[in-house]
Amino acid sequence: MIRIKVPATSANLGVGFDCMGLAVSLYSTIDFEQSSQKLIINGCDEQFQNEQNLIYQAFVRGCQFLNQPVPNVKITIDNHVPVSRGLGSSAVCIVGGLMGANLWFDSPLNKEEILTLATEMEGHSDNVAPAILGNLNVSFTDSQENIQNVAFKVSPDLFFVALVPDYQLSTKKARQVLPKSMDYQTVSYQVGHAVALSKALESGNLELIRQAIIDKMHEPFRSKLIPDYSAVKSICQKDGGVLYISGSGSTLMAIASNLNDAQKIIDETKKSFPNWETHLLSVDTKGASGDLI
Ligand SMILES: Nc1ncnc2c1ncn2[C@@H]1O[C@H](COP(=O)(O)OP(=O)(O)O)[C@@H](O)[C@H]1O
Ligand SMILES: N[C@@H](CCOP(=O)(O)O)C(=O)O
Repeated sequence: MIRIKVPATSANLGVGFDCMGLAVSLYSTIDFEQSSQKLIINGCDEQFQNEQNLIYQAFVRGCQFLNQPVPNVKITIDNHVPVSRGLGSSAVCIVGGLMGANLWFDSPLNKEEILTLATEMEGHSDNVAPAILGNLNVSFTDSQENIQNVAFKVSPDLFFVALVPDYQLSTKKARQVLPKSMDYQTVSYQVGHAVALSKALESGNLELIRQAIIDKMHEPFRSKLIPDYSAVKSICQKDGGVLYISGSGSTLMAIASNLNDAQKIIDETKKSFPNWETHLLSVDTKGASGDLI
């Protein structure tokens, strides 16, 4: 049996829309094994137990890319990444399916090739790059249509807290509210902030993060889709943290510079929103892995 383990990811980090993403210590595992039937899927909502399942679609894409017949397969998912919450569940599926197919046929593809295929499927590289490679990643598609990726080590002095609402927000819907263009002044603002943010995350300078993470490209539009955004931002700021919308939301990610502040943010959020999930996370430094069991 093949077992693929993929981390959740927090994309954008405020100012890095579609190009910056962080792998975090929340994981799903996906098992692939021979089956007598064409396809069996366990461990996910009934609505996903069919050939449209994103993991299976990625598995098929991987087989096709390798010019191999698609085998009969049983897929068993142990999912810990909440769906449509801005923690990269779709990237988990895509990376899991592609890596499953790769390992099924003895791993002819390296991680860079898997990243290119995964980006084609996801449409942007900011979740799939850290899901595959771990750490903080900044990536872009170059003039040859290859993905260029730069990895940053995030300071171990930072604590990440995922505050996960009890409501979904699909990436598709959250992309529809974005404007179609930006003026030069805003572009310049974003570039400066994004470059400064990557350095600030690396050095663990929370005060620089607090300034650099203030986004003008998607958060002002998407915050309106998350009814509790302002309330959670106030809690987070009161407790010394910095808040951004994880991916396209609905999860709000707090960054704190010590465990005490991180725990206070969790406790206060739980008090106001008892039905929300909260996760104290560290940075995943390895990315997705595959094993033959
Ligand atoms: N366990 C799963 N099985 C099948 N499909 C899944 C699973 N988890 C997520 N998906 C797919 O990913 C979609 C959610 O992706 P998206 O809206 O981008 O949100 P997220 O922020 O979670 O990535 C779901 O609608 C579904 O198509
Ligand atoms: N850059 C994308 C990131 C989507 O991340 P997800 O975790 O919400 O799927 C966007 O902002 O649309």
